[in-house]
Amino acid sequence: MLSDKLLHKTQEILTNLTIAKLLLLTLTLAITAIIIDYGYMLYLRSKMPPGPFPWPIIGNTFSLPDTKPWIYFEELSKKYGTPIITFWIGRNPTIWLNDAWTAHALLEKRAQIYASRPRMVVFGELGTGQNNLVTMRILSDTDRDHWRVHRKLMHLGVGIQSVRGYREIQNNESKIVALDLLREPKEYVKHLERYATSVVSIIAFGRRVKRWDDPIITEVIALMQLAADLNVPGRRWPMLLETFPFLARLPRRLWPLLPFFKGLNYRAPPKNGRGGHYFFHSLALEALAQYDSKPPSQKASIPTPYIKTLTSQNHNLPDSEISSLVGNLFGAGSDTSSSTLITFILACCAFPDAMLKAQAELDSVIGPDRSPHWDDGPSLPYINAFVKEVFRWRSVAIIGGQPHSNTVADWYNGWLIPKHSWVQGNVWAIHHHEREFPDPDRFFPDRFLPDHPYHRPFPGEKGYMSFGWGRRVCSGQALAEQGTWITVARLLWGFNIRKWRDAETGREEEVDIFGFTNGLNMRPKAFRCVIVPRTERVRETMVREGEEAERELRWLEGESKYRMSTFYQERRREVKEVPVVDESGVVRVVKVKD
Ligand code: HEM
Repeated sequence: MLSDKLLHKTQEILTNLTIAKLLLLTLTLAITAIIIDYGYMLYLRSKMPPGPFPWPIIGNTFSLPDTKPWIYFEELSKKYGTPIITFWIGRNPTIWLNDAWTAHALLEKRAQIYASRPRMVVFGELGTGQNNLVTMRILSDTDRDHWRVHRKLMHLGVGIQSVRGYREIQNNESKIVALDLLREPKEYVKHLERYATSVVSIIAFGRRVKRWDDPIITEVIALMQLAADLNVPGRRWPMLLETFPFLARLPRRLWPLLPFFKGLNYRAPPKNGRGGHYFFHSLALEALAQYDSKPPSQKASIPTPYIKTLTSQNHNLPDSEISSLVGNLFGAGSDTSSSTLITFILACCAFPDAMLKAQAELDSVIGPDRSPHWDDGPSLPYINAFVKEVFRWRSVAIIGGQPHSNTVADWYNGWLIPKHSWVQGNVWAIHHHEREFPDPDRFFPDRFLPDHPYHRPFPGEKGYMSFGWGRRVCSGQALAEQGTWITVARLLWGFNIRKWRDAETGREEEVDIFGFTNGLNMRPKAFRCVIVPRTERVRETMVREGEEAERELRWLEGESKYRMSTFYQERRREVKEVPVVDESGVVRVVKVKD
């Protein structure tokens, strides 16, 4: 009895000792790994551009402000007295470029090595990843070829060569915006969102978006704003996944229980390679069927939809990639373009002198009986400067969209930029730099006129960096610039846009030129304003032109049966029939096992 007890006790001590030893060993190994890792971080730091001192594992993550980190990085750049700084998000060094010359020197002049994207857990791995041009990384020759195919196909749709063919669509849609503003000026945000979404919908699918409450607008823009919000470097929960990437490997059923995944769409089906792309694919196939069923006379009067061009060529791309290409037009093109125009409205309210000067130029060149056209561009230097200032003053892609990444280690001014770094152009700091843009918060188009004392040297001929750099420069830049020009010129010509005035007291409501959203694509926070036609004659012209435009675009009207909000619930119910495109681009519905 006694010997049994003794034996049991001895076993217990031995077992405990083993567990204790094991724990000690694990702890020692973990501490050693952290020390080695931290030593390496500090070694890299000693060679890299300056920045705040990082902690082991978490780097500088917890010094990030909750909102608008671009202002913080601009301040850090001033503090360290250099336009290029290092900031550690977890164990990843991120390089922030805070002036135009440094951004140009790295991302333009060394474009070949800065053409990749870094590892992005939230936006890349949990999002569209290697299926989508926007997040595609270039880690091998195969990746490079894959990326080139996407870039080429994107150019086929919205490259400089193609966009001239979309001029009349943008012209007509912007005439309809003017008409909409005459009817419902208070809903200016909705009209501008409708305009931007309709243009890309016509280009992508050959179908115009007629109403501003069409779910394709509200849902896609809401999704883009959510994505843009989630993708701002910060210490908010989902961004902490960049600091602790291993968490992203946890099973999806655990996601709802963990705060890290708050706001992420853990319900979208990740299986079958369909994921979030499948919504756009279904939309695309539906649009193809609608286009194919149009009589030849109607088809001849509209540009071939991008989805038709894509599916008619044999690129062997899977469905998910075809849908990401068309989806990009919505994702990258609707929120950005409409936010830019909302910023323009804010600028008119806050800086009426610039608006009046632009109107004087338009009156002398155009007159009241027709609205401006691109052909007037050479005679409208102030309007050209005005549109540039819209892009500069409060640039929508305030941190230059997605980060770039270098495929090989690089040296700049004696500083190391390790391979695969996260390199981000801080457009806020670049466009806010007193040296290039004196009095930067003032909306002042004159600064773009070559003889003005505020005109300063700037790398690149455009004079702004709102569309990114090098080989990853925005694929839709030409389309966006063309559309913004015609809409800004037309609205300046047609309307007085000013601060909201209280009907009883007659007092004007101030607008906040710093009141912008926190997303990666920012836009002014909601504000009220007055938008009224400048004269009766101009109003009549806008009505005539707007109604003509509605008639011209009527062939493109159409509805979608899909709604993003309910799409996946419906998909989860057993689907037996799906549309597919055959080799000649014709859509057929076939039965498949779900
Ligand atoms: C005012 C409107 C727009 C702005 C300010 C804007 C800005 C940007 C920026 C800053 C980038 C990242 C560039 C870089 O990484 O260096 C980008 C990428 C991109 N944009 Fe735009 N964009 C606009 C409109 C559009 C439109 C209308 C489309 C398509 C129809 C579009 C399609 C894309 C695509 C596909 C990319 C990814 C390119 C790549 O990674 O290779 N964008 N955009």
